Amino acid sequence: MKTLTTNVQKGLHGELSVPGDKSISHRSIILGAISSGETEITHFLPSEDCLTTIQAFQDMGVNIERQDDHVLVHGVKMNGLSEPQHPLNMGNSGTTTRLLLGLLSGQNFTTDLIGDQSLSKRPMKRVTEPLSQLGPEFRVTGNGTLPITVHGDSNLSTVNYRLPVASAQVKSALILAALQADGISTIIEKQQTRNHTELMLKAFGGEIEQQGLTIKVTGKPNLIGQSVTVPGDMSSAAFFIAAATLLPNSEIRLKNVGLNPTRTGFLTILKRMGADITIQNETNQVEASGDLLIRSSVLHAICISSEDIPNVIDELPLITLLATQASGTTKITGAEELRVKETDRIAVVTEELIKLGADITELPDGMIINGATPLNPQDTDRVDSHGDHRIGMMLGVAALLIKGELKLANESAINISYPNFFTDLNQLISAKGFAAL
Ligand SMILES: O=C(O)C1=C[C@@H](OP(=O)(O)O)[C@@H](O)[C@H](O)C1
Ligand SMILES: C=C(OP(=O)(O)O)C(=O)O
Repeated sequence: MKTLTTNVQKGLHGELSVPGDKSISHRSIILGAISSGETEITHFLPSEDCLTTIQAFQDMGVNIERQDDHVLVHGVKMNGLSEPQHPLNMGNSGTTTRLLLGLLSGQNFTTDLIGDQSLSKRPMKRVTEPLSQLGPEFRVTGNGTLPITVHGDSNLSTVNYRLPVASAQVKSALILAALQADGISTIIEKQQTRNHTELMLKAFGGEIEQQGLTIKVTGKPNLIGQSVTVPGDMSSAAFFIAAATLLPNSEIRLKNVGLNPTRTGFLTILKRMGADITIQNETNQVEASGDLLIRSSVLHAICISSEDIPNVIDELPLITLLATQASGTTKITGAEELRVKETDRIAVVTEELIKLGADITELPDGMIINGATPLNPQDTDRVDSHGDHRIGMMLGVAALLIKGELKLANESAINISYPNFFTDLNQLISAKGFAAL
């Protein structure tokens, strides 16, 4: 149980570099492992989910050295992975599981994948069904969830598949399988989702083309290890962007945050709500990045619908909190995917913010939020992450606004994506005066 910092009146100040992007960190290990030569990764995210990916590849015989956020992967090429001696433990990581299901589809061995309680409830048929079309066989439990056994097929056929769900994980699983087939595969997205796999694959020498929602991948490329610098994670930066926006007298700068256009929906939505965010020092290597300057502002309600969702999928719990502080009625729809994340994020966000006095009604695919409501504990001084890192950190931001005491149960969930979250937050709380900008 963690006692949260509450009643912050002087706002947030100073500057901070947020940890590396989780999606890009996972992919740097995967592509590094299946390339020839060495891949050197700088500003890797050393959180539980990304360490799960490292461990899985070490269990398949890949030599990976790590010192804090610096990682060296000694690539073994596509055919150099070896059969693990025990089930691969996916922990809490949906990304590791789904991307590995794609990669293991073309391997000449059998692998068992297991995961924690939360991950073992999440849907995996969305990847095993399309992947089966290429040739591998999957033994999946009745509900289409982990544990799963993959009988890889080293002779994969190409695939032509239209995704029924907007998911970068499903898309990436298919790309990783298609890389092992002879010929060109076509994958058509339902909506544009984060394209980190495509960008990194190109940088490693792969042949992949995107036109609109259609992606064409050429199999059997000669991938060569690269130096990867991981930009700061927009989904982690989002917590400080929200806190600085909500707390009067704040002015912070977040340095080197990833600005890939498939990940900046949170900035767009916040600006639509009236937030004061300026981008500075933008650069574009493989991935775009830049600094963000955020000042407090007064927010108003907006409507968020299905076309907005893929680009802000992980920030929606936080957007719900922001909406409780915005004047008017915010409606979020088309977000049914939130129900199959680490928790049912529609139900859990509603339950926890109502404990603080928010006015939120659940919809099957979203929420209606009436604002602005002062947040204060109603009948309990305890909120709960329910084991979901993003819920835990969102509640850490909510606490800054309340008077009185608030405790967070299951706070260790934040280690999944941001082990130093509370240390970094406290740094911005205790920084004196305005940032030297
Ligand atoms: O590909 C990725 O790295 C991710 C894709 C998203 O999941 P879906 O593909 O299930 O939408 C996102 O929620 C997750 O945090 C990371
Ligand atoms: C949904 C998330 O991750 P994953 O699917 O990798 O568990 C997340 O980080 O919010």
